[in-house]
Amino acid sequence: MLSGGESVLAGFSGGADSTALVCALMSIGFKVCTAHINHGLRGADADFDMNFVQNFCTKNNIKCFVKKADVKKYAKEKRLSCEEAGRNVRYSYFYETADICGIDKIAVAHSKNDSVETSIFNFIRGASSGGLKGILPVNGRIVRPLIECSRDEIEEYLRDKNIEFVTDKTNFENEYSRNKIRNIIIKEMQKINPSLINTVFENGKILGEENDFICEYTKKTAEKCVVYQNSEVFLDLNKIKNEHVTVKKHLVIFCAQLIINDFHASAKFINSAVNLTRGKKIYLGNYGLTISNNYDILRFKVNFADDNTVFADKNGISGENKGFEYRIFDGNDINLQKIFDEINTKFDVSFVSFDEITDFNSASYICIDGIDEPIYIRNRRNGDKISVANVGTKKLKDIFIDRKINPDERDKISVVATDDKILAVCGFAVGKDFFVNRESKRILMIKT
Ligand SMILES: Nc1ncnc2c1ncn2[C@@H]1O[C@H](COP(=O)(O)OP(=O)(O)OP(=O)(O)O)[C@@H](O)[C@H]1O
Repeated sequence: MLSGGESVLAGFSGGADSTALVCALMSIGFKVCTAHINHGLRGADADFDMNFVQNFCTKNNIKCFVKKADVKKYAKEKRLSCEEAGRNVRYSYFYETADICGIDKIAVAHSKNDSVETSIFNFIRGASSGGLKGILPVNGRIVRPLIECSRDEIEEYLRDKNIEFVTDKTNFENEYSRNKIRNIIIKEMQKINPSLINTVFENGKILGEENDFICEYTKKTAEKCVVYQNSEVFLDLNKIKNEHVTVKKHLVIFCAQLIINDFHASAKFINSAVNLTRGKKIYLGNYGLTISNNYDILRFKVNFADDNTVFADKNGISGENKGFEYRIFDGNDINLQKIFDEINTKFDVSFVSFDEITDFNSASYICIDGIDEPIYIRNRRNGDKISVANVGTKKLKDIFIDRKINPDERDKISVVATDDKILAVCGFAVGKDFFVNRESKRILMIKT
């Protein structure tokens, strides 16, 4: 992880873990610099933490790099959750600082508990062994020296040495899944297995090794049976007839990952792909992925199926209104212009033909064929649900929680709905019955 004499830049938030990290590294003789990001998200609390970090470093004669960032703005621009945006900003700053200063390694203070929380979070979301292995101790220049230490041990160390640190109050709020896992789920699980943290952590290591092995084997096997061509991937099933089904499943994931960043699918979907018979195809809505079997060659394609079916959009959202509702369609052949004039200042809504669509990411496209009742653009309401391809009915609340959208932001998101059905959540999902395809006669385009 770290060799004697290497210089280290520690990500220092001021919290217990990173304070212990900085102290521990110094105590065993490493030359440490620190970097702190003020995400600008927690007002005075964030300024307090920044001051704490700066004072701590001054007192201990540590070089400290600080950056104030507008993470909210960055998240909006990049269409990311604030958590993801914060992470991007943090790591870019760490790399940038380490490069400028010629620092060898970047240390962050993830603990054993963080790793276990990640495994459990991924398990809940249906991850396979790759997602259950937890947080990597070393990932390129990033090292995690405290990964084998539990949170209790870290706190004990700080208490023993009488070291002060700051506490992020938002860690105790249970709105986000991550905190719910930490503050509620793990505590309940520990009632059944008091050494849960160690058990899951050690198990994660074994799963990680198994996963590394199978991934390596899959990569080697892919050399003889996978072809990437014009943004499509082809997997020759005849060449892997004798492989174990686990290898076949990993090959399906491998192929999808060649064309989709951060691809994850349910075990059920991967099974269906492996067992796809000739002439059949399956779709994965949230990625717009089609897998078809043409004479025992699996073909992986994004966005357009053979019949040009599109399954979902992924564009971001904005919108200034809280508590809004606009009727955009009255169920008949209406004078769209009249209605749209009223709302076009807020939303860009129009009918388009399939051929006019060039970029499925820049707007939501909804097929409203067969709908003869009024359609509204409105904000979310309690109990709203949408029927998502391959997933089934999903609460909007759960979609927003999964995507880590703050409750405040959720009210600004546009929902397209009739009186009793959600057709789309702009920027997040199109209901499975409202995907557009070449046959669609009435396609609503909504830019929010
Ligand atoms: N504001 C910050 N400034 C500097 N370093 C930070 C800051 N926040 C977090 N870090 C560093 O990143 C580590 C992980 O932080 P945290 O667990 O909050 O992030 P995460 O989003 O769960 O993890 P990751 O950033 O690896 O995805 C901390 O222990 C610390 O070393």
